[in-house]
Amino acid sequence: MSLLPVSDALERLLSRALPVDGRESVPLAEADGRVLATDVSARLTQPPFDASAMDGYALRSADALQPGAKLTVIGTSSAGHAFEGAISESQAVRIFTGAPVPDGADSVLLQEDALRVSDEIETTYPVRHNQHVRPKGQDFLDGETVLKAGTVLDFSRLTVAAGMNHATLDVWRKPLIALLATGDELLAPGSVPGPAQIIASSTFGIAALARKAGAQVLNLGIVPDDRAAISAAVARAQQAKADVIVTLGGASVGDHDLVQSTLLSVGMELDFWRIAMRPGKPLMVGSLGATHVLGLPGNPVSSLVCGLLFLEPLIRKLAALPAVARDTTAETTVALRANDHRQDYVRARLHRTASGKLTVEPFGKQDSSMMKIFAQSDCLVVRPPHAPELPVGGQCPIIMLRDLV
Ligand SMILES: Nc1nc2c(c(=O)[nH]1)N[C@H]1C(S)=C(S)[C@@H](COP(=O)(O)OP(=O)(O)OC[C@H]3O[C@@H](n4cnc5c(N)ncnc54)[C@H](O)[C@@H]3O)O[C@H]1N2
Ligand code: MOO
Repeated sequence: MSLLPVSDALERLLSRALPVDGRESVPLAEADGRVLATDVSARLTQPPFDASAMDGYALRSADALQPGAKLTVIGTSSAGHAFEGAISESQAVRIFTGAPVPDGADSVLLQEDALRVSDEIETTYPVRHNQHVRPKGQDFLDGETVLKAGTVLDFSRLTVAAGMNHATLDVWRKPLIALLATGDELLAPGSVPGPAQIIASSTFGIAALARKAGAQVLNLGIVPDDRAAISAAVARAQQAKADVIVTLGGASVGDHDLVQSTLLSVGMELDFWRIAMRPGKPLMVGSLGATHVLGLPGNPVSSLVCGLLFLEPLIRKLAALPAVARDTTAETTVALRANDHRQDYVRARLHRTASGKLTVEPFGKQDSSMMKIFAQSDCLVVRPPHAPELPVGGQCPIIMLRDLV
């Protein structure tokens, strides 16, 4: 049986995936992580007036080029409350950060550089023209395009969007991922399992991964190993206009592995099945009309590894988000044996030494049903097909599962 190399499989999957069409307007508070569908221009000029950058005194620099100048304080300008008049020769206005600089003034003297007695100040430091003044429009001008379509919104971009006076933003809609777990043995968490039953777990990991990747998730629940039930769930996914149908389990060759044959019977076009990887060999990819179909293997670690390697990049491409770079290298603390023809993703712990070096320690047992070890892992060590033995201290490629704390 020939197995497709991982890189070919990913390329084939992504080559057919186009960013979803369809945009929506979302309030700023819900826009973090979303992708702008349009350019965003300023609806006002910022700052809207020449503003003070410091607490101090607004004055004419010509009056105070040298220390020792004496000026009369004729009023106050604070943020939100402008001084209405204008200042003339030898006059100053008490001013606070963010307040409009009064007409006639061109500079601000720090209050630390003034001696004040009653309504008089004496300067103790030379004043330069325009010092501590933020000119009107220094940040952006009314009508200026600040954020381009395709920008991924985050904390700094949301801030400038709000500053430009946008309460909502037009973003691309999230791809919709319909998720269904198959298997007569499966029960929802919190149930009391019978003698041959287990808890359906990977749904929760895949849903979390999909949401984090930028998708909206429609959970179709647990479906028995029954063609009619699987077809009905697939029909629900199609009615909901899912961009991707993700199945969990039933992907292999057993008598109860009905996912592929059922999908074929309702019109799925099979792109490929079975990948040269461990875990995750039975991964299946196809399309049902415009809907992508991803059949993930049932073993929880296999589902999650395939989710990370295939579903996340697919979602990000559909969502017009850039790919996540999770790969780096680390030094192995254990000799790694020579690999066979399947690319291996070895669950491992990662350490950072005092000198900042990353070292990796694979778990001894790697069965793809073992959720506990996967939860304790920080990374996957990638062992390419036919990789030779790697001695202790050798550098190996790794995929980070989460940030190292
Ligand atoms: N004769 C062969 N048998 C198997 C092969 C093969 O090539 N030839 N491949 C093996 C590999 S590798 C994998 S991986 C599994 C995957 O098979 P399926 O996708 O058909 O998965 P199931 O049989 O449905 O389930 C496998 C295992 O995982 C449990 N499971 C299923 N769904 C869930 C879920 N949502 N949450 C938690 N656990 C789940 C299920 O109870 C089984 O224990 O096939 C090998 N067999
Ligand atoms: O490929 Mo399976 O996922 O080895 O257990």
